[in-house]
Amino acid sequence: MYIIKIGGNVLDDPERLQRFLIDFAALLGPKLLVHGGGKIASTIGLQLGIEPAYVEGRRLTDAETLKLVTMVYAGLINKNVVAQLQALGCNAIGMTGADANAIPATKRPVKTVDYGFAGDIAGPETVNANALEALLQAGLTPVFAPLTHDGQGSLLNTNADTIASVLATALAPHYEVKLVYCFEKKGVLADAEDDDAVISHIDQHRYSSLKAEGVVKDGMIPKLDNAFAALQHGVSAVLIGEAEALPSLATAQGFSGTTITLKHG
Ligand SMILES: Nc1ncnc2c1ncn2[C@@H]1O[C@H](COP(=O)(O)OP(=O)(O)O)[C@@H](O)[C@H]1O
Ligand SMILES: CC(=O)N[C@@H](CCC(=O)OP(=O)(O)O)C(=O)O
Repeated sequence: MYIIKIGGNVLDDPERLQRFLIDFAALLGPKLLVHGGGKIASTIGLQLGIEPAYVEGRRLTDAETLKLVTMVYAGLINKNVVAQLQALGCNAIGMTGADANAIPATKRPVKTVDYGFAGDIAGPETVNANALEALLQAGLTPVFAPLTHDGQGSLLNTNADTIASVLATALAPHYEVKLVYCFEKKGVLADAEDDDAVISHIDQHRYSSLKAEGVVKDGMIPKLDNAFAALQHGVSAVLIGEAEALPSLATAQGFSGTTITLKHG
């Protein structure tokens, strides 16, 4: 099965998003979509007088920001993506981690930084894989917003790349899972300024040097950490590429993005 993550810079572009959803709807077999939306949340937050705040690239989710991301991720983005998929003949069902107790989490403990209502997922074993399997077997396509819950009535904000990796790992004992991170660039780039400098293959060894050289930075670090975590826990394949490359992933032919493996070769 496919688990596809779509990033915020594509969600923010209605034409690119529509093209991506057409390709997603056309994928055969069981599939699941995880969306981000950090960029849209920040834009709408500013309109409402909520300044986005980050520490080392991670959003601080205070009580007002939690309300904002709940409205934007679980409401605006999730329901529009579901409606667009329905129009394309894909029977999508919108989900957060609270729905069907799909992804329980715990509020990140305060150490040096208080991230507020940020949810950490203990591990793939906490995911309600049986409920997801039931949805998939009923022919439904779950569409996940990047929210989890603490089991005590509070939603929590969780990075969408992490949700995709954890769901992929949780479903790996049930399906052969291919995890695909789609975003606005052609793949992991050797030069962030050169959109065509795609690194076709990254293993753990190469990743260490790319990080040390500063070639891989910012949001690409958690994305790759999540990619390797998935491979270490039974996910069959992880690919990173641009949203437009999605059709080539099904056939693995002419794929122009980055393939992630644990070891070389
Ligand atoms: N070597 C690299 N290749 C491609 N992108 C990189 C690289 N290093 C850092 N980045 C940054 O990582 C970002 C992707 O991470 P993120 O914003 O979290 O993605 P998403 O939109 O999927 O949530 C890119 O937009 C880019 O700015
Ligand atoms: C806790 C945390 O980092 N949550 C993320 C969830 C959204 C997200 O991951 O969106 P992209 O995939 O578009 O970046 C945030 O609020 O920014």
